[in-house]
Amino acid sequence: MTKPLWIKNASQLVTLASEQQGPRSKEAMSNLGIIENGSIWIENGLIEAVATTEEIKQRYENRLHEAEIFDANHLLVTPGLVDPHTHVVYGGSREREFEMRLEGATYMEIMNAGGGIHATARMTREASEMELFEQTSRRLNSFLQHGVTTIEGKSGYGMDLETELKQLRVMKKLQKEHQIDLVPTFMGAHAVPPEYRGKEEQFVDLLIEEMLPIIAKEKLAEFNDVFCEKGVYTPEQSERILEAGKKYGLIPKIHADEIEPYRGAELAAKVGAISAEHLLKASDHGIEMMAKAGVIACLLPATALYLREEAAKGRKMIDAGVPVAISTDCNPGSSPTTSMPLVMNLACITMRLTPAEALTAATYNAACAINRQDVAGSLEKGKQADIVVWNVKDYRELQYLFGVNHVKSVWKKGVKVVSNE
Ligand SMILES: N=CN[C@@H](CCC(=O)O)C(=O)O
Ligand SMILES: [Zn+2]
Repeated sequence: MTKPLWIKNASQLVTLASEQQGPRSKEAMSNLGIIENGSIWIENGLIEAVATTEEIKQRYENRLHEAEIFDANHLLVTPGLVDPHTHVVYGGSREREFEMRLEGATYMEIMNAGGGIHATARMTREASEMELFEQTSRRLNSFLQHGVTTIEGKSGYGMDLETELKQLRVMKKLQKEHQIDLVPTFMGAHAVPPEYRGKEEQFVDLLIEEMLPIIAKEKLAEFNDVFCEKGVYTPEQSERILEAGKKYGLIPKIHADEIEPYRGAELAAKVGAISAEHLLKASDHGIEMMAKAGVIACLLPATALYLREEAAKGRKMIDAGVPVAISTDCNPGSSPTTSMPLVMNLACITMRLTPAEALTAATYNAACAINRQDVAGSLEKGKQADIVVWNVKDYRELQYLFGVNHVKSVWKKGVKVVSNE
């Protein structure tokens, strides 16, 4: 039994607690459940009570002497941030492509010429499991430094069985050995491997008949994702892959309508995807269908900025009743960042989310997008004590004072993992 932990004197304790279950949309995204001068009592890594400092003091009067006490000193306290979309396991880097894009090449031109995802696939195939483990581990440390305590990670830089398994096994090892919670997604359909150009259907067959059964048998993934995009996988091929994954218990996710409108949002609703990603070019009809089906829009404003594209219509989606989550999309090509605070800021500036909506999108709704809403995303009794103390007093300052890492301390399951004091 570890000592109880008491975090007291938060200027604002942003709990995001709510009676409502499931992803939040419309006005519900603005209810942060703030407790002024708040306090949290933690036992064995789990939240036991959330209330004002005075209430907790009275309730635990007889046990205060045995607790470890952290005085937040009138600073902001929030749940650990959740990043529901990353490609964090990869080899090599692509800084030359960054220059090429500044010189005028587009993301798809680079990819079709054998760069982009293909370049990272080559470097990931060459990297040993140990190298991938170490490189990814460093990135996960950086996520923690930015207040992120749970992330999703995708395979997809192999697109052959061996390398896809290597990426997923690295994630499995990291789940055991790294403090961050890492939720695995299989994304064998991230690009069409060069050897299958013009024979896409054969690759889809291989993915369905050979890769999915092994991944399911070894329990290496919870979600199944597809890059549904013109020149990559068609909506029909994407549907086949996602429906096949469902038979193995893998929940569908879709990279949809990123570069061109391609009925990706519509497909997400049709297959009952938990989330649809990017959506820069999603149609109004697709947005409407997502709202009806309750598909979470996982928006990636750092990627849009990095590719110098117009951001997704986040404001419009929330107003239309789509629950919105946000993410770094951490990857070596279109968004090499681990900063969710930056993403919250961009969500406000480029998609006109309010600071409260951006915080909901980076915590509770993000947890819903990876099925972790029962353990993460809000500060409520029984949930993991994943907590961030920030060097600001008001939650709006997180988005307002941009480009600065305001993290002071981070706890993961009640254990302090970052201390910038
Ligand atoms: N768009 C497809 N996949 C990734 C990018 C991967 C890469 O460029 O390496 C994304 O979500 O942005
Ligand atoms: Zn992605």
